[in-house]
Amino acid sequence: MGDRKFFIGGNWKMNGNKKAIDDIIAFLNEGAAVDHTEVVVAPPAVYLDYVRSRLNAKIGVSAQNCYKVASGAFTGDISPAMIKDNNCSWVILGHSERRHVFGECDKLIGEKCAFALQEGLKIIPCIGEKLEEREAGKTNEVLFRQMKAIADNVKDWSSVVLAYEPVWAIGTNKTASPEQAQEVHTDLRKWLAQNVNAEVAKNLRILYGGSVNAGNCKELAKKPDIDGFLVGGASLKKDFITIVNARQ
Ligand SMILES: O=C(CO)COP(=O)(O)O
Repeated sequence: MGDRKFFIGGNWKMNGNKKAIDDIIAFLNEGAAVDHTEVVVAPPAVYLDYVRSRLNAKIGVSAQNCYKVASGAFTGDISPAMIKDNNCSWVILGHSERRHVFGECDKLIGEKCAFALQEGLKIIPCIGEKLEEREAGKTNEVLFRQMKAIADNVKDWSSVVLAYEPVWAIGTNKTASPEQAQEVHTDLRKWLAQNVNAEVAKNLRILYGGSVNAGNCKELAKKPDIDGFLVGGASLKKDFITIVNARQ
Protein backbone atom coordinates (compact mmCIF):
# COMPACT_ATOMS: atom_id res chain seq x y z
CA MET A 1 0.00 0.00 0.00
CA GLY A 2 2.04 2.95 1.28
CA ASP A 3 2.75 5.50 -1.42
CA ARG A 4 1.66 3.35 -4.32
CA LYS A 5 -1.37 5.07 -5.84
CA PHE A 6 -4.15 2.59 -6.58
CA PHE A 7 -4.40 1.94 -10.33
CA ILE A 8 -7.29 0.56 -12.36
CA GLY A 9 -6.79 -0.38 -15.99
CA GLY A 10 -9.65 -1.25 -18.31
CA ASN A 11 -8.53 -3.51 -21.15
CA TRP A 12 -11.33 -3.47 -23.71
CA LYS A 13 -9.58 -6.10 -25.85
CA MET A 14 -11.18 -6.48 -29.33
CA ASN A 15 -14.59 -5.17 -28.30
CA GLY A 16 -16.78 -2.18 -29.00
CA ASN A 17 -17.83 0.17 -31.76
CA LYS A 18 -18.38 3.92 -31.71
CA LYS A 19 -21.89 3.60 -30.34
CA ALA A 20 -20.88 1.26 -27.50
CA ILE A 21 -17.79 3.37 -26.81
CA ASP A 22 -19.95 6.50 -26.47
CA ASP A 23 -21.82 4.78 -23.65
CA ILE A 24 -18.59 3.70 -21.94
CA ILE A 25 -17.13 7.21 -22.23
CA ALA A 26 -20.28 8.66 -20.66
CA PHE A 27 -20.02 6.51 -17.52
CA LEU A 28 -16.25 6.97 -17.33
CA ASN A 29 -16.47 10.76 -17.52
CA GLU A 30 -19.17 10.75 -14.88
CA GLY A 31 -17.67 8.28 -12.42
CA ALA A 32 -14.02 7.48 -13.16
CA ALA A 33 -12.36 10.90 -13.25
CA VAL A 34 -11.35 10.54 -9.61
CA ASP A 35 -8.36 11.66 -7.57
CA HIS A 36 -7.94 8.66 -5.27
CA THR A 37 -7.13 6.20 -8.07
CA GLU A 38 -5.26 6.38 -11.38
CA VAL A 39 -7.56 5.15 -14.15
CA VAL A 40 -6.38 4.13 -17.62
CA VAL A 41 -8.46 2.51 -20.36
CA ALA A 42 -7.16 0.60 -23.38
CA PRO A 43 -9.44 0.68 -26.43
CA PRO A 44 -8.62 -1.08 -29.71
CA ALA A 45 -5.97 0.88 -31.63
CA VAL A 46 -8.37 2.26 -34.25
CA TYR A 47 -10.33 4.00 -31.49
CA LEU A 48 -7.41 5.56 -29.58
CA ASP A 49 -8.01 9.03 -31.02
CA TYR A 50 -11.80 8.72 -30.76
CA VAL A 51 -11.56 7.83 -27.07
CA ARG A 52 -8.74 10.24 -26.14
CA SER A 53 -10.51 13.22 -27.67
CA ARG A 54 -13.75 12.51 -25.78
CA LEU A 55 -12.52 11.29 -22.42
CA ASN A 56 -11.89 13.43 -19.36
CA ALA A 57 -8.17 14.31 -19.30
CA LYS A 58 -7.85 12.81 -15.80
CA ILE A 59 -8.37 9.35 -17.29
CA GLY A 60 -5.42 7.88 -19.19
CA VAL A 61 -5.65 6.07 -22.51
CA SER A 62 -3.48 3.10 -23.42
CA ALA A 63 -2.85 1.04 -26.52
CA GLN A 64 -3.14 -2.72 -26.13
CA ASN A 65 0.11 -3.50 -27.92
CA CYS A 66 2.77 -1.98 -30.18
CA TYR A 67 5.85 -3.02 -32.12
CA LYS A 68 9.54 -2.68 -31.21
CA VAL A 69 10.72 -0.33 -33.99
CA ALA A 70 9.79 3.18 -35.11
CA SER A 71 8.32 2.54 -38.56
CA GLY A 72 8.60 0.39 -41.64
CA ALA A 73 7.24 -2.69 -43.37
CA PHE A 74 5.34 -4.24 -40.45
CA THR A 75 1.85 -4.67 -41.84
CA GLY A 76 -0.88 -4.49 -39.23
CA ASP A 77 1.25 -3.12 -36.43
CA ILE A 78 1.55 0.27 -34.72
CA SER A 79 4.51 2.13 -33.21
CA PRO A 80 4.92 3.95 -29.89
CA ALA A 81 5.18 7.24 -31.82
CA MET A 82 1.74 6.60 -33.35
CA ILE A 83 0.28 6.05 -29.89
CA LYS A 84 1.82 9.33 -28.72
CA ASP A 85 0.63 11.07 -31.90
CA ASN A 86 -2.89 10.21 -30.74
CA ASN A 87 -2.13 11.88 -27.39
CA CYS A 88 -2.06 8.58 -25.52
CA SER A 89 0.76 7.82 -23.12
CA TRP A 90 0.41 4.14 -22.17
CA VAL A 91 0.77 0.74 -23.79
CA ILE A 92 -0.02 -2.76 -22.48
CA LEU A 93 2.70 -5.24 -23.50
CA GLY A 94 2.94 -9.01 -23.26
CA HIS A 95 -0.71 -9.55 -22.44
CA SER A 96 -1.57 -13.23 -22.07
CA GLU A 97 -3.53 -13.13 -25.34
CA ARG A 98 -0.51 -11.70 -27.17
CA ARG A 99 1.61 -14.48 -25.69
CA HIS A 100 -0.77 -17.40 -26.18
CA VAL A 101 -3.02 -16.47 -29.13
CA PHE A 102 -0.40 -14.60 -31.17
CA GLY A 103 2.69 -16.49 -30.01
CA GLU A 104 4.72 -13.58 -28.64
CA CYS A 105 7.78 -14.78 -26.70
CA ASP A 106 9.59 -13.32 -23.69
CA LYS A 107 12.38 -11.94 -25.87
CA LEU A 108 10.05 -9.98 -28.16
CA ILE A 109 8.08 -8.65 -25.19
CA GLY A 110 11.30 -7.50 -23.55
CA GLU A 111 12.36 -5.71 -26.73
CA LYS A 112 8.95 -4.04 -26.97
CA CYS A 113 9.24 -2.85 -23.36
CA ALA A 114 12.67 -1.34 -24.02
CA PHE A 115 11.55 0.45 -27.18
CA ALA A 116 8.25 1.77 -25.82
CA LEU A 117 10.05 3.20 -22.77
CA GLN A 118 12.77 4.69 -24.95
CA GLU A 119 10.07 6.38 -27.03
CA GLY A 120 8.54 7.93 -23.90
CA LEU A 121 5.53 5.73 -23.29
CA LYS A 122 4.52 4.32 -19.92
CA ILE A 123 4.12 0.56 -20.04
CA ILE A 124 1.90 -2.09 -18.46
CA PRO A 125 3.78 -5.35 -19.01
CA CYS A 126 1.82 -8.49 -18.14
CA ILE A 127 2.94 -11.82 -16.76
CA GLY A 128 1.05 -14.93 -15.73
CA GLU A 129 1.20 -18.69 -15.40
CA LYS A 130 -1.06 -21.24 -17.10
CA LEU A 131 -3.16 -23.66 -15.06
CA GLU A 132 -0.92 -26.62 -15.79
CA GLU A 133 2.12 -24.63 -14.73
CA ARG A 134 0.46 -23.71 -11.42
CA GLU A 135 -0.62 -27.31 -10.85
CA ALA A 136 2.92 -28.49 -11.54
CA GLY A 137 4.24 -26.11 -8.87
CA LYS A 138 5.97 -23.96 -11.48
CA THR A 139 4.17 -20.66 -10.89
CA ASN A 140 7.18 -18.75 -9.59
CA GLU A 141 9.57 -20.30 -12.09
CA VAL A 142 7.36 -19.12 -14.98
CA LEU A 143 6.69 -15.69 -13.50
CA PHE A 144 10.33 -15.02 -12.64
CA ARG A 145 11.41 -16.02 -16.16
CA GLN A 146 8.83 -13.62 -17.65
CA MET A 147 9.85 -10.93 -15.13
CA LYS A 148 13.54 -11.22 -16.01
CA ALA A 149 12.82 -10.72 -19.72
CA ILE A 150 11.01 -7.51 -18.80
CA ALA A 151 13.33 -6.28 -16.04
CA ASP A 152 16.43 -6.66 -18.23
CA ASN A 153 14.84 -4.09 -20.54
CA VAL A 154 13.71 -1.48 -18.01
CA LYS A 155 15.84 1.42 -16.84
CA ASP A 156 13.15 3.80 -15.60
CA TRP A 157 10.76 1.86 -13.36
CA SER A 158 8.68 4.97 -12.63
CA SER A 159 7.12 4.47 -16.10
CA VAL A 160 6.13 0.86 -15.38
CA VAL A 161 3.00 -0.67 -13.83
CA LEU A 162 3.22 -4.47 -13.72
CA ALA A 163 0.16 -6.69 -14.19
CA TYR A 164 -0.01 -10.22 -12.79
CA GLU A 165 -2.69 -12.05 -14.75
CA PRO A 166 -2.86 -15.80 -14.17
CA VAL A 167 -3.93 -17.26 -17.52
CA TRP A 168 -6.44 -19.60 -15.84
CA ALA A 169 -8.28 -16.62 -14.37
CA ILE A 170 -8.65 -14.55 -17.55
CA GLY A 171 -12.18 -14.51 -18.94
CA THR A 172 -13.05 -17.65 -16.99
CA ASN A 173 -14.98 -16.27 -14.01
CA LYS A 174 -12.35 -18.02 -11.88
CA THR A 175 -10.67 -15.28 -9.91
CA ALA A 176 -7.50 -15.91 -7.95
CA SER A 177 -8.41 -15.70 -4.27
CA PRO A 178 -7.14 -12.57 -2.51
CA GLU A 179 -4.66 -14.85 -0.67
CA GLN A 180 -3.38 -16.45 -3.90
CA ALA A 181 -2.89 -13.06 -5.55
CA GLN A 182 -1.28 -11.55 -2.46
CA GLU A 183 1.14 -14.49 -2.23
CA VAL A 184 2.29 -14.02 -5.83
CA HIS A 185 2.57 -10.25 -5.46
CA THR A 186 4.73 -10.71 -2.34
CA ASP A 187 6.97 -13.17 -4.18
CA LEU A 188 7.28 -10.73 -7.09
CA ARG A 189 8.38 -7.96 -4.71
CA LYS A 190 10.97 -10.31 -3.20
CA TRP A 191 12.24 -11.11 -6.68
CA LEU A 192 12.43 -7.40 -7.51
CA ALA A 193 14.31 -6.70 -4.26
CA GLN A 194 16.85 -9.40 -5.08
CA ASN A 195 17.18 -8.80 -8.82
CA VAL A 196 16.54 -5.07 -9.27
CA ASN A 197 16.63 -3.17 -5.99
CA ALA A 198 14.71 -2.50 -2.78
CA GLU A 199 13.39 0.84 -3.99
CA VAL A 200 11.74 -0.69 -7.08
CA ALA A 201 10.38 -3.59 -5.00
CA LYS A 202 8.73 -1.07 -2.69
CA ASN A 203 7.45 1.43 -5.26
CA LEU A 204 6.39 -0.63 -8.27
CA ARG A 205 2.64 -0.95 -8.59
CA ILE A 206 1.58 -4.55 -9.17
CA LEU A 207 -1.93 -5.06 -10.52
CA TYR A 208 -3.96 -8.23 -10.39
CA GLY A 209 -5.96 -9.21 -13.49
CA GLY A 210 -8.31 -12.11 -14.16
CA SER A 211 -12.09 -12.07 -13.78
CA VAL A 212 -12.11 -9.01 -11.53
CA ASN A 213 -15.67 -7.76 -11.12
CA ALA A 214 -17.83 -5.50 -8.95
CA GLY A 215 -18.44 -8.38 -6.55
CA ASN A 216 -14.88 -9.52 -5.86
CA CYS A 217 -12.87 -6.29 -6.21
CA LYS A 218 -13.26 -5.03 -2.64
CA GLU A 219 -11.81 -8.16 -0.99
CA LEU A 220 -8.90 -8.25 -3.44
CA ALA A 221 -8.26 -4.53 -2.89
CA LYS A 222 -7.79 -5.11 0.85
CA LYS A 223 -4.55 -7.00 0.25
CA PRO A 224 -1.52 -4.80 0.90
CA ASP A 225 0.49 -5.83 -2.17
CA ILE A 226 -2.36 -5.61 -4.68
CA ASP A 227 -2.11 -2.07 -6.03
CA GLY A 228 -5.03 -2.22 -8.42
CA PHE A 229 -6.47 -4.27 -11.24
CA LEU A 230 -6.30 -4.83 -14.96
CA VAL A 231 -9.92 -5.47 -15.85
CA GLY A 232 -11.19 -7.09 -19.04
CA GLY A 233 -14.88 -7.93 -19.43
CA ALA A 234 -16.09 -5.81 -16.53
CA SER A 235 -14.37 -2.71 -17.91
CA LEU A 236 -17.00 -2.55 -20.67
CA LYS A 237 -19.81 -2.21 -18.14
CA LYS A 238 -20.86 0.36 -15.58
CA ASP A 239 -19.56 -2.08 -12.95
CA PHE A 240 -16.15 -0.65 -13.82
CA ILE A 241 -16.96 2.39 -11.67
CA THR A 242 -17.48 0.14 -8.63
CA ILE A 243 -14.04 -1.35 -9.37
CA VAL A 244 -12.49 2.10 -9.69
CA ASN A 245 -13.81 2.76 -6.19
CA ALA A 246 -12.71 -0.61 -4.74
CA ARG A 247 -10.20 1.11 -2.48
CA GLN A 248 -10.68 4.79 -1.65
O1 LIG B 1 -7.06 -10.08 -19.43
C1 LIG B 1 -7.60 -9.36 -18.60
C2 LIG B 1 -7.27 -7.94 -18.50
O2 LIG B 1 -6.14 -7.62 -19.25
C3 LIG B 1 -8.63 -9.90 -17.69
O3 LIG B 1 -9.75 -10.18 -18.43
P1 LIG B 1 -11.12 -10.52 -17.66
O4 LIG B 1 -11.32 -9.46 -16.62
O5 LIG B 1 -12.18 -10.50 -18.72
O6 LIG B 1 -10.93 -11.87 -17.03
